[in-house]
Amino acid sequence: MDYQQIIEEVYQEVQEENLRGKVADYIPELARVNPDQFGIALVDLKGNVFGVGDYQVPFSIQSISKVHTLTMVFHVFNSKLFSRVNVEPSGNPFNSIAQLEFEKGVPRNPFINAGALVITDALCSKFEKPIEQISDFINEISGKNCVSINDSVKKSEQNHGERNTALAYFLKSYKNFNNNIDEVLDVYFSQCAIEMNCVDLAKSFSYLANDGFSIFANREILSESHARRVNALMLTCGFYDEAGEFAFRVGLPGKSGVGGGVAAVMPHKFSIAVWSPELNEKGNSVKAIKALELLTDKLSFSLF
Ligand SMILES: NC(=O)CC[C@H](N)C(=O)O
Repeated sequence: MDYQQIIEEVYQEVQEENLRGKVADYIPELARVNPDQFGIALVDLKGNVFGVGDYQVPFSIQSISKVHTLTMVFHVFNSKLFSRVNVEPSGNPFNSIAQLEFEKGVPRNPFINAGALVITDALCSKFEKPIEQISDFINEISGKNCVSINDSVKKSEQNHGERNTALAYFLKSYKNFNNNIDEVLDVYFSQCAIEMNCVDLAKSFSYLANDGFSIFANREILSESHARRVNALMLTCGFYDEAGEFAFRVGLPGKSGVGGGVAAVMPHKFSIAVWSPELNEKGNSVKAIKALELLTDKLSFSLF
């Protein structure tokens, strides 16, 4: 399979479609990003890297980091955390408050903001220096010191963090939050402000294509059964209220972020990261979704 040729074709075809969306503008740092950037990096299970376009330009991974933090506490999640976070698609926007009240403070899944805040709270209970340890973990599974936290993005997230703060207080009112709210939010905003390029991001997802074993860290990151469950969660919940559409069009487990990135895996074959900042109304990258749809069409495989 000539992956390089295929991703170049995909890149070309997406560019020709001239798709447009809207760059996230809830903070100035994201609003200022050049909207025309577009990159794809695919990493196979031998560690070969294929790339096209702006695949080496670092970008804000935002909610894609929710997969990394979930992985770090998955063993806790599997035993105790299931009582604190459900595993159902939300069918609602990622930052919905209404749903959290309706469901009595137990978020629908770990990938909407409320669920991710519970995961970060659990992470704060387990790790002494959570921000450093999240960065160390992602560096380890990417095989390289590639993570940087963009301080001005983090500060802006904090300054515009009313909704996430409200979600955290809401969770606390239902006794589903154990640590100091400001401390947990500080970690949460830091993970949102992580910057990486497509190559390193794809590498950091490689263990999910490889039954939990990272060839870059050279160790088992998750057991095979846990890796399968994280993939199931990505497939059903990774794109918020567009998860069904992504499964329908692409058919791979994946996770998006409002920075315009999408990371996805084809189990037993490869991991891939696609980035382009313009988003659709659900907060997912227009070009990245199109690129993955074309890719699975050309390869004629997906999970299904
Ligand atoms: N979907 C996203 O990427 C959302 C991340 C954003 N920083 C938030 O917490 O709302």
